[in-house]
Amino acid sequence: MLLHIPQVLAQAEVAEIRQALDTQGWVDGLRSTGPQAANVKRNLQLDTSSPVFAPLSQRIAQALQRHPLFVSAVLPATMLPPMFNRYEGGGHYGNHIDNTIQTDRFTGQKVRTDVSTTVFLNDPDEYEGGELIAEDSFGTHEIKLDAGDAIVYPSTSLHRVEPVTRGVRVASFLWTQSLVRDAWRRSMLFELDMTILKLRNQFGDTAEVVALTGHYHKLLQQWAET
Ligand SMILES: O=C(O)CCC(=O)C(=O)O
Ligand SMILES: [Fe+2]
Repeated sequence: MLLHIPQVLAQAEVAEIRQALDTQGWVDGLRSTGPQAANVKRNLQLDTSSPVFAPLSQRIAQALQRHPLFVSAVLPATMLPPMFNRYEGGGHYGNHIDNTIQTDRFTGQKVRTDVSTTVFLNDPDEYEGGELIAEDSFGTHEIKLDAGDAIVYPSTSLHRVEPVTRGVRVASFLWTQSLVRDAWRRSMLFELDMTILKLRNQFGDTAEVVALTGHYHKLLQQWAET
């Protein structure tokens, strides 16, 4: 399941983050990449030792963890620190699959990457190209969202970023280990949760809504790994 999560960041927050990012510490994205992806990757990334990295990264992580749609769809267990990338002058990232096991560079913890996220930090009219193209079981999807919006997709999906031929595309990207490793189970839990929410809004906490909520938690109890 690919899910568009609107307004993770308000416009004012995007502007502040962009301003902090515009000035500091971009390095070649190849530094943090394995040999296969390195063949197809041409972009810049914010150096994780830059003084602006930690506060900006924490801001993105907190905004996502506060967003009810992100929490319901991703069921986060452990999140790797959000990173920042920048594509311009034909910069792109060809087809690849993200590494399944990644090490948190600050804690040394090994994290299984179940869900990939991109938070867009430019509006679509600020640049040409730069679409995130991701495949899932239903086909190929082209994603280019408003600044402050995010897309989440299974980390097992083949994906790429098209060349940016005008302007600059800046984004934050990150990986999360989910409580529920299986993408199909996560998507079923998400649909059930959203339906229960609508029923609660329509009918209140009727006995049936409480029973369905119990069913949701029983499934989570069966499927969650902590
Ligand atoms: O820039 C993006 O939207 C995705 C970046 C990406 O796929 C990666 O860094 O692995
Ligand atoms: Fe990727």
